[in-house]
Amino acid sequence: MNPVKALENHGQAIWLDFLARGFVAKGDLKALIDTDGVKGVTSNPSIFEKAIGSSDEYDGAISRALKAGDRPVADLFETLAVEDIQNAADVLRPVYDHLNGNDGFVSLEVSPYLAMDTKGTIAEARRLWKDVNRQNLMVKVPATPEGLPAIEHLIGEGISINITLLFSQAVYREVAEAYIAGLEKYVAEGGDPAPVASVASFFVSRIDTAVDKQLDEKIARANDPGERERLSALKGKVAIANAKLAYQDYKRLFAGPRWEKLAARGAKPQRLLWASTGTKNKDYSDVLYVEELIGPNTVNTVPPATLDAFRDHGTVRDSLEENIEDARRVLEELENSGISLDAITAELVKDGVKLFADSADKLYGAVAYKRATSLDGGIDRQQLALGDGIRKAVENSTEEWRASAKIRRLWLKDKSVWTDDDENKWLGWLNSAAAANIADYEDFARRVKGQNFSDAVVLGMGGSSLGPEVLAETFAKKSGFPKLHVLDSTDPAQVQAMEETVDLAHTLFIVSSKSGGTTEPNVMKDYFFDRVTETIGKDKAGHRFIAVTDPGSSLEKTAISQGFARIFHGDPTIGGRYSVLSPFGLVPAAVAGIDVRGLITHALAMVRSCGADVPPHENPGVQLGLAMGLAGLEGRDKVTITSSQKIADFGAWAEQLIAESTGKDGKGLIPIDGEPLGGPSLYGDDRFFIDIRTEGEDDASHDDRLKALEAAGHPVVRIVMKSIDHIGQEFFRFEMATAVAGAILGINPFNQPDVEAAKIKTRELTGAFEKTGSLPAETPVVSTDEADLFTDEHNAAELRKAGADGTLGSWIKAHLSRSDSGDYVALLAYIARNPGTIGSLQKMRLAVRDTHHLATCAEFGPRFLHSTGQAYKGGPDSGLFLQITADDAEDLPVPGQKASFGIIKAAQARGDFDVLTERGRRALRVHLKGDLGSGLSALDAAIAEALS
Ligand SMILES: O=C(CO)[C@@H](O)[C@H](O)[C@H](O)[C@H](O)COP(=O)(O)O
Ligand SMILES: O=C[C@H](O)COP(=O)(O)O
Repeated sequence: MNPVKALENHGQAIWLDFLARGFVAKGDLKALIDTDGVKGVTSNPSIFEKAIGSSDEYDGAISRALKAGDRPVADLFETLAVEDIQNAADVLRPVYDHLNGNDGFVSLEVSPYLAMDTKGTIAEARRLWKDVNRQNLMVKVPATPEGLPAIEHLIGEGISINITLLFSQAVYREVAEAYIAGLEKYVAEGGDPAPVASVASFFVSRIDTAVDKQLDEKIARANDPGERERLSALKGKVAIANAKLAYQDYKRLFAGPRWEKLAARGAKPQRLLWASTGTKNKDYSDVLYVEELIGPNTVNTVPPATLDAFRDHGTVRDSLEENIEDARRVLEELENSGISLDAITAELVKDGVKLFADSADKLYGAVAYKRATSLDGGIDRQQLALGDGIRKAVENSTEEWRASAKIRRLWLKDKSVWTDDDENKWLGWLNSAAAANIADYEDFARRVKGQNFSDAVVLGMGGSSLGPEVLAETFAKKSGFPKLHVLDSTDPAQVQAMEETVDLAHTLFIVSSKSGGTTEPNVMKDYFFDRVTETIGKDKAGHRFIAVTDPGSSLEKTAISQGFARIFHGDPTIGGRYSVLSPFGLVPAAVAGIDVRGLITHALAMVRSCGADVPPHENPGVQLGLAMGLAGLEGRDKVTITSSQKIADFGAWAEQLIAESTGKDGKGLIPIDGEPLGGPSLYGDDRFFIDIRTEGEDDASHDDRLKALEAAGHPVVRIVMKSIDHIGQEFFRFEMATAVAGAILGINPFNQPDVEAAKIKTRELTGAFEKTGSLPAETPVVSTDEADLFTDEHNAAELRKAGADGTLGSWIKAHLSRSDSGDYVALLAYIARNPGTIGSLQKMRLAVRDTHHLATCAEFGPRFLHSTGQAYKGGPDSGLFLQITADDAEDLPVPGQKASFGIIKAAQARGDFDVLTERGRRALRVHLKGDLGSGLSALDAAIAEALS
């Protein structure tokens, strides 16, 4: 007789420790049931990893599943696994029926990531039980300390459970107790225990592998031949002895009055199942762990090779209860030889969890890859060309992040991923796209459309304005909707220019401030509220304003008292710079008629790609973040972003995110936006390039430059968006990458200590103005025809030492001469931002870059204070700052307060400058005299002279 089939005559059920889609579909499982009497199937993460991860057998199913809608990687895997388990369960159903529900089971394991999480295990086991929806399913739960209460709980709900990763007799007794206690509870609550089944999967071969290793070490050290012989005799014996003794416990535990009471109600004993029964040591028989463990009411789950071997040459005898005293002696001798089986089994549980988690990582990585490929362009492409050094560092960190489950911990809001500060309180952005109330935005958009607004203006700063600005610059005006503008300045000319651009009587103002307490949005609101009141009357003015703010803010109170048309609440667990996929970006999008549903749908595709279930090597946000962070640690801390024409403004948003998040504690990344690419000789080795464009925006000369930079050893990341509609993907990719880079840099990416410092200084200055009617006097270090120059004593002394005398050019020259390789030069201009002034600053910065080969920034105040300003003050001390201020041609009053826009802007510039110099930064302020145009030309000429 077929020895496998013969096992049933000895009361042992043979199960197959293997599963794959084709294997069931082609009838192979059915054949084994018929020929070998196979009565069950077990699966585990390693088995699924081999089936799904290492073959293309599932590719068609993955594509089909995704056609019904994109979904997270874990869901995608689960869909496949549940189908496989259902198919196997259906093939085994006749066995189950024939044996009256006593056998014919298929097992599906809960995620190994939950092995230390009782609640998570219970929830997932319940879900799997419901989703598979087959009576002959067993859900597998590990015998970890956290798994044990889950087992009792689940059995108590009538769910059949296979307890896995069981190595020790003591833990086995706890498992049996959990089963019995669970059944008692189930019965007490009126449940019928008859259909509830359970097996305790006692692992065998792994014990020998671990014990033999320790025995071999002792044998190698033993001098006495007798001792060596005694130790050698234990090799390959311990696992079987351990299992045999567990079986003796089984007989005792499932007998006696307590058990009989349950049995009388129809309860089935929890059978011992021998798992890990494939032989690992080639010196042992390949059927060792089958032949030696045959006994009634047991199960042995074997891999296909062991099944084939046993069918070929297995012999069957009642071995399980042979020589029980020998088994005890083997374990005693092991203990006497100084090897602790308890310690080994405790380690094996931990290792087992880790091995399954490793398999799950591989499996999820493979599914993530297949998902991305199947979505075919649905996910924007990202290619990292990092050069050997950074590539290796990224590979090492990728493995470190995987092994320490950092991406899952990040999603679980574990602040120890960063600095253990308060990072856990600032992670609302992870879920903001999923939480968006799309129907409400759509409804609001319809209302806006109905009102025939010509314009809509966002009044906000930094995080509250730069996301909307990207949307305003990237998307064309939608017919029937207002044109979206953003005002983020206290410069009187810029405020005035906005007023002239829009039709006040038909403009909707979106006042955006998370805190509600930021000076700029408040004064901009005061100004425009006054102007709208003058234009359409006091009663109607409020109808032209909406607020986006966090609940309970002072802005909310003002909005209520001034009768704003609508208040949208932000999420207080999202910092401004991470808020674009929350109401701070989505309200302006809806107002402008941008398809919010589409924006969110695309963003969610990237959220899924960066999910907790996507291991670091396949996770685009993690990969980009590791690359940015590790390059930064190696001195390539100037993240140089080139954005193509269609998404030209993206860099301004990314800049605020990267700079404000990472630039602190003397560390950080300095984003460089708006520098057109030059040849390799123009750059130092402090650069990290990110090129982002939409598909089809090809620019051969730009591409050649990128290639040349890559060839010259600069790290280059290329991101190609399918279209501008994918902008949400990039918002999320960069948010995740920045959070990850922050972890690598060892900072809290969610605070902004140095932005606060400048705000305090500014408040002191405007406070003084309110009291005295003027800002505190200041004395220039030098006054020329074109400009007054200011700096602190230390900087002035250094500059004089470097040759600064009575001319503007000499001071600029001295200032630039203080730079070193790896430094950056930032022009910080508190002037109106418009194409003309942008052009002037660009010319100056490029002259500096092309001569000194330094990274350059061209920023406008006060907007950069809420963006890169944090890194300039708190980041690495590699910045050389040239602050530019000017006389305002015309000032504008702010209703209800003494300080005008011009005064506030001046106070902001001085507050900013004071903090820079207090921090010992190299800073020089040039206050241009006369009209702005000639002032800028004079400065340009002075810079040119200084560089010549
Ligand atoms: O736990 C069960 C069955 O309940 C099995 O699927 C179990 O996971 C496997 O037998 C083992 O993982 C296989 O272990 P090994 O042969 O790799 O040591
Ligand atoms: O980036 C955020 C800015 O500092 C503005 O803050 P806020 O939204 O609280 O006004």
